[in-house]
Amino acid sequence: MTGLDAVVHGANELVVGPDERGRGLETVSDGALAVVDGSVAAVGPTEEVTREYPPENAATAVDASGRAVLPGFVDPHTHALFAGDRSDEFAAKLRGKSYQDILAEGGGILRTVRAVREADDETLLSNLLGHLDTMLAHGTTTVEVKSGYGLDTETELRMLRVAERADDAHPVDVVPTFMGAHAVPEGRDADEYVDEVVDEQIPAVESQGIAEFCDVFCEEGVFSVAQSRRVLDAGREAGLTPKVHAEELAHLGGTQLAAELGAASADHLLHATDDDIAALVEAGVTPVLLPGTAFGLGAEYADAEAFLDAGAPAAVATDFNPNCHSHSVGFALSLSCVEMGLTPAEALIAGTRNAALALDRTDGLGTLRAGAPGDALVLDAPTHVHVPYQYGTNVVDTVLKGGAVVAESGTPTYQSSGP
Ligand SMILES: N=CN[C@@H](CCC(=O)O)C(=O)O
Ligand SMILES: [Zn+2]
Repeated sequence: MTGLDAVVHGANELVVGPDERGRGLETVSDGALAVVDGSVAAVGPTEEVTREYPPENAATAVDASGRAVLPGFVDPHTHALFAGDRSDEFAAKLRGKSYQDILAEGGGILRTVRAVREADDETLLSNLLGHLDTMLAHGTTTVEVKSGYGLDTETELRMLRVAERADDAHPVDVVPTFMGAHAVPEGRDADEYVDEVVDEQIPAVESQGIAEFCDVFCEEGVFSVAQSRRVLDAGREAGLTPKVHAEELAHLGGTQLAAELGAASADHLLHATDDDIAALVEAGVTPVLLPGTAFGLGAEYADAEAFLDAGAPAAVATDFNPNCHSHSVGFALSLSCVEMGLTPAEALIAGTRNAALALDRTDGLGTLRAGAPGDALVLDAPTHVHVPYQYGTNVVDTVLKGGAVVAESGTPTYQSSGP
């Protein structure tokens, strides 16, 4: 049975999506949106939309007078499933310790691995659901979540199963990525561990059908380009689309590998060269920039404008993880503007439509065009500019997921379907 889920009307500014040029926004003033059976059925001037879809006939009517309505944020790069606390490493980094020093001492990723192996499934699930609540309150309606804190077959599978349970229980859509090659486990040789990832972990993930992407940390002192290629090739054979952590701490060649393999995305890219950028554009790989990580590491930011000028649909993500403890796409967009030179419109596209492209979603996700998922935000502010402008403040008031209100006054209100 068709149902009119929601009509949002009277918006001061309704952001439909990128304009034809791709770097500006198509907006409607005094705009409205109708969601039928979970998808956008109509978008346009309030008078036109409400004539066909009267708000009084909708399960939910939202008066957005004086406020902006945007597509829900898509966060295409997180390590949101973890246990333990690494706040002391934040303090150590402020005193000058590097991320690599911490990892070399058995801290960083390896410390989270120990905590995740010790945690039971219910603890992991409740941790993740808590993070999803915070993300939802800040406007994220789709999030990618990586494994990679197990580094053995049993724990990697456990992480992916927990991610699947969280997806079932929570309104935020969780997109699962297998990342067994996130670090070399303590006391192991990298080549020998890559054998395990290829021969044991990937076949196990394939047999359970619980991941969509396969990612690798291609980085000096972690996995070489050759080792990364082995992992991603095996992942692709198993039906997992490649993604690459590339050129984060040094320039190693992960971006060219992503281009060669036709990866969905290449992520971080702080040290990407013009040739790397050209290769991504040529291969149609979406660059994912993570300014929150550069902020936390006190590192140089990626050159976002170089990507956009070259014609790449640069996306921005939070990289939420114990080393970059920010759930907020809005904060990442603020950094994108202030530190990477994006306009508020370019930043918003990076956190919505381009972010959806980094997850290979081409169904209109990240826009409010007819046919797109009915995932929308009503801000407690008049225009999209307030997202990056009000840094440190959550300007998201109401969140609709598939046309259902799941957060109000910046607070989740959904009825959990139960883990
Ligand atoms: N760089 C590798 N992985 C994560 C950090 C994970 C961690 O430190 O726990 C990232 O993308 O930033
Ligand atoms: Zn990452």
